[in-house]
Amino acid sequence: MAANATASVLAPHGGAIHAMWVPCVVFAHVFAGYFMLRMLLVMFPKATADFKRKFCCGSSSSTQQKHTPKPVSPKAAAAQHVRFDTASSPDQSKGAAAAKDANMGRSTTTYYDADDEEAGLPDISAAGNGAATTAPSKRSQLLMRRLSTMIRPMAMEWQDIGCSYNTSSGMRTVLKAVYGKAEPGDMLALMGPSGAGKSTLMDILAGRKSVGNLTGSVLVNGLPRKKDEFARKTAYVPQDDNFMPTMTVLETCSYYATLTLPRKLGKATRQERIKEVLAAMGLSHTTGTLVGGTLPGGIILRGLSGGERKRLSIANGIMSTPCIVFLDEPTSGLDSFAALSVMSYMRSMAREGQTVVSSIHQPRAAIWALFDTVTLLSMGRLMFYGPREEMAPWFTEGCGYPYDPRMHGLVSDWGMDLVNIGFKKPESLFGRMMNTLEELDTAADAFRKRYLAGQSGLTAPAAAARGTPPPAGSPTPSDTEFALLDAAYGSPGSNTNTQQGGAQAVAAMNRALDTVQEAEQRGGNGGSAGEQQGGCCGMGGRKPSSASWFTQFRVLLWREFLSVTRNPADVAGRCLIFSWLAIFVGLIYYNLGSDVDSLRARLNVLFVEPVILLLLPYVYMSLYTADKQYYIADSSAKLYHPSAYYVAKQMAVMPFAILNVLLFSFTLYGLAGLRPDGWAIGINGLMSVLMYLIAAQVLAFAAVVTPNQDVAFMLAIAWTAVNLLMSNFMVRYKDMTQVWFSQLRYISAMGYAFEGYAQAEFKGIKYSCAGGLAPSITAYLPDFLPNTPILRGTLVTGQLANPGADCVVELGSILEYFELFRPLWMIVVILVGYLLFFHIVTYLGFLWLTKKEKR
Ligand SMILES: Nc1ncnc2c1ncn2[C@@H]1O[C@H](COP(=O)(O)OP(=O)(O)OP(=O)(O)O)[C@@H](O)[C@H]1O
Repeated sequence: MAANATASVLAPHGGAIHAMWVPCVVFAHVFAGYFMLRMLLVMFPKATADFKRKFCCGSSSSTQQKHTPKPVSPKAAAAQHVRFDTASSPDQSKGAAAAKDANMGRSTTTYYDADDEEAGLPDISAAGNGAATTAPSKRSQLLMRRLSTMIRPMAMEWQDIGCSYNTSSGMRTVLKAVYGKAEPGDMLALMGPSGAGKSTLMDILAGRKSVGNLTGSVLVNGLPRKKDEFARKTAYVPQDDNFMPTMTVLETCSYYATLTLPRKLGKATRQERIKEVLAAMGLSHTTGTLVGGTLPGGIILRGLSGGERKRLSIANGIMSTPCIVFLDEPTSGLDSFAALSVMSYMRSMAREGQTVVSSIHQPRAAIWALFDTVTLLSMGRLMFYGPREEMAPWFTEGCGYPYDPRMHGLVSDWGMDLVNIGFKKPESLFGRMMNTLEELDTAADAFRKRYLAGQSGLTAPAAAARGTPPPAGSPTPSDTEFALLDAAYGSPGSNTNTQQGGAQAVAAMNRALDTVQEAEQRGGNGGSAGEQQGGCCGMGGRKPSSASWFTQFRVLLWREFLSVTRNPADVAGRCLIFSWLAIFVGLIYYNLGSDVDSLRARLNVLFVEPVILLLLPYVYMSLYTADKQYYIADSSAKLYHPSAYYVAKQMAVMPFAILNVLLFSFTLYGLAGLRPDGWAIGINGLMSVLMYLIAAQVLAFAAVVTPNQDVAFMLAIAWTAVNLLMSNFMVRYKDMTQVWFSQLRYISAMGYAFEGYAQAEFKGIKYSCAGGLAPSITAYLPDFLPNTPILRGTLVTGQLANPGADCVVELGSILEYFELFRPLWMIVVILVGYLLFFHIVTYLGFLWLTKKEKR
C-alpha cells in the first residue's frame, strides 16, 4: 500500500455494469428450462402428441389417426421379409410417414441423413412434425436395383483354432483345435454349455479378439483374412448393446444407416431400408420411443424393453446387408415368439446368400430347425461341427452315446446335456452321457479325426445342399454359380477341405456376378424391382468407407448434440449448476466495493473462481467414461474415423461449455462487484473459459487413458492438487524453500490463470484510501506485529484511520507481491497451448484405444 498524490486512475464504481448478473441468471434459467422442456417432450411423446392435438395441431391429428398403420407383428414381418427393393409405392411411404407421426408423438424425432444439405446440425424440430418419408427417387431406385445384385459371397474356414490365457494359476486353455466353415447361405449355430468358449470363438471368427494367445488360421475365400476389409464387410451384434439412451429408435437407426449404407443411396432409400429392418424386427411401432437406459451419472430414462433393445441391435447390425452376420446370443432376453421371428428373418437373409453365425443357448425346436450347421463346444473342445441333422447320428453311432427322443427330447438339448460335464448326470435320468474330461477328450479327438479325414458332413455349399435356389429371375447366386462352388468344394459326399478350390469357386462366382452386372448395365435391365432378391453385401463396401469423413462428422455432431441436449444432467443441468454456484459465491462476496478494505476478499474471489472451475468437471466424470465406452463399441465396429468423432464431440460440447462458463463468470463478477471495466471483464471471462476447458480436458484425458473410473479419478485428483497448491496464492512461489520442488508450478494451469485474473483486476488501477483503514484492521495490526510499538501510537493509528483525501493504494503492488509480471498475451498463449496439448494427447489416447481394445 502506498499513499500517493495522484488519484486520477481511481477505480470507477460499477453500478450498471455490475448489474449484468441479473440478465445472466435469467438467461441461464430460461436456457436450461428450454432444454429441460425439449427433453420432456421426447421422454413423454404421447403426452406431447395429446398436447399438440389439443392446443396447436388439432387438425393434423385426424390425419395422423387416419394414416396410422397397424403395428407390424414380428411374425408377419419375418414372414414377409419385406424386401429392400424399390417397389414401395408412394402410398407406402405416406403410411410410413404417418406411422412416424402417429405412433410416437414424434415431436423431436427425425431421420438424420447425409444428404441433408444444411450445414451443421440437422433441423430436428422440422422433422418432428412428420417431415414425410418420400418415395425413393428414380435414381435411388436404379441404384438400389444395381446394388442388390452385387453379391460378393464370403466363405470362411477356420482351422486348428486355439486360445489360451496366462493366468495367475498358469496357462489356461479355453479353445483347442477348433475347425469349421461358414459358407454363403449358411446358418451356423455355435452351441455349448456356459464357459464352453462360444463367445471366444465368435470373437476370433469376427476378427475382434485381441487378447490371449491365439493359434490357428481363419481363411476368407481361401485366403488369409484382411482384418479391416473383413470388418467392413461383416457385422457383429454383441450380446450387450451400446446405444445412446437419449436417442429414439428411429434416430438410432438413422445414425447407423447414414454411417453404414452407401452415400449414393439417398435419403428416401435409406429410410426404406430403416423401415424394412425395423419391420423385420417387429419394431415399427417403436420408432419414436427413446432407446432409454441408464444415463451416465445414474439417471434412468424410460425406453425400450430389454428384448426390444436386442432386436434394435440386430436391426442395426443387418442394416447394410453384411456378407456375414455374427450374432452373440441374439435370442437371450427375447420372448420365444420374438426369438423365433428374429431367427426366421436371419434364416431368410441366409437364404439370399448372407452367412449367419449365431451363438445360442437352448433353442426351442422351431429355432433349432432353422439352423443348417452346428458347432458344439465343451470346455473349449470341438465336439461336433456339421449339418444339424448329422449331430445325433455322430454321437450315437460314432461315439456310442445313444439318442432316445422319448428320454432326451430335442436333439439340441440332448447335445448340450451330453457334453456338459459340470454336473452329475444319473444314467437312469439322462441315459449314457459324458461325465469326465477324458470322455470329452476322447469324443473330441474322434471328431477331429473324422473332420480332418473329410467326413465332417459339410459336403457342399450349404444353400445348394439345402435345395433352396434363389427365386426365378434373381441374379443372386444362381445354379451356375453354386455349380461353380460345387466344383470347387465338392458335391455332396466329396472332401470338403478343398481350401484352394473354395477360393477358386468364390472367385469364379464373383466373376460370374461381374458378368451379370455388366450385362445388366449393358441391357439396362436387372429384372423388375419385385424380382430383385437383394443379396449379401448388397450395400457392400460399408463401414467406414460408406460415409465420407464429412458425413461421419455431421452425423456424429448430430448424435452428440442430441446426447448432450437430451441428458438432463448435461446442458440444462450444467447450466443451472454453473448459475447457482455463481450466485452462491457471489452472495458470499457480494458487492465488495472499490476501496482498500475489499482487497483481501477481492483476491479470494480471484482464487475461488478458478478453483470452482477446476473442480466442476468432476461432477461429469461419468460422462467422460461413458464417452469412452460408446467410442470403443463404435470403433470396434469401424463405424467412423476417430478424428470425425473427436472433432464432432468437441464441436457439440464446447459451445455449451463456453456459454456456461461465461454465464458463471459474469454472474459472479457482477455480484461480487469486481473491476467494472470491459477489458477486465473480458480477461476474467477468457481466463475462466480456458481454466474450465483445460480442467475438463484433463479429466477427459484421464478417462480415456486409464482402465477405469477409479484410476481416472486418482490421476485427475493428483493434477488438481498440483494446480491448487502451486497456484501461487496459498503459498507464493518465492516463499517455497525447496526451489527444485517449486518447479511444479510450471504445470499448474491455475497458477497462470490466477496471474491473468489478478492482472485484469489490479493492473494500472488505484484504490482510494481516503476513508482510512477499517477499524478492525487498525486494531488488528498491533497484534499482528507485536514488536512494533509504534503501531500503538496515536500518530500512526490516527494516520491509518484518517490518512487524508489524497491517499491512494497502488494495486500494482499486489502484482509485485505475488510476482505476477508475465504479459497477458503470454499467459493466454500458455493456457491455449496447455489446452491444445491435452486435446492432442486425448486424441492420441482415442487412437490408442482403437488399437488396444481388449476382448
Ligand atoms: N481374459 C481371460 N482370462 C482368462 N480366462 C478367460 C478370459 N476370457 C474368457 N476366459 C474364460 O474362457 C472361457 C470361455 O469363455 P466364453 O465367454 O467364450 O464362454 P461362453 O461359452 O461364451 O460362455 P457363456 O455361454 O457363459 O457366455 C470361460 O471359462 C472364461 O472364464
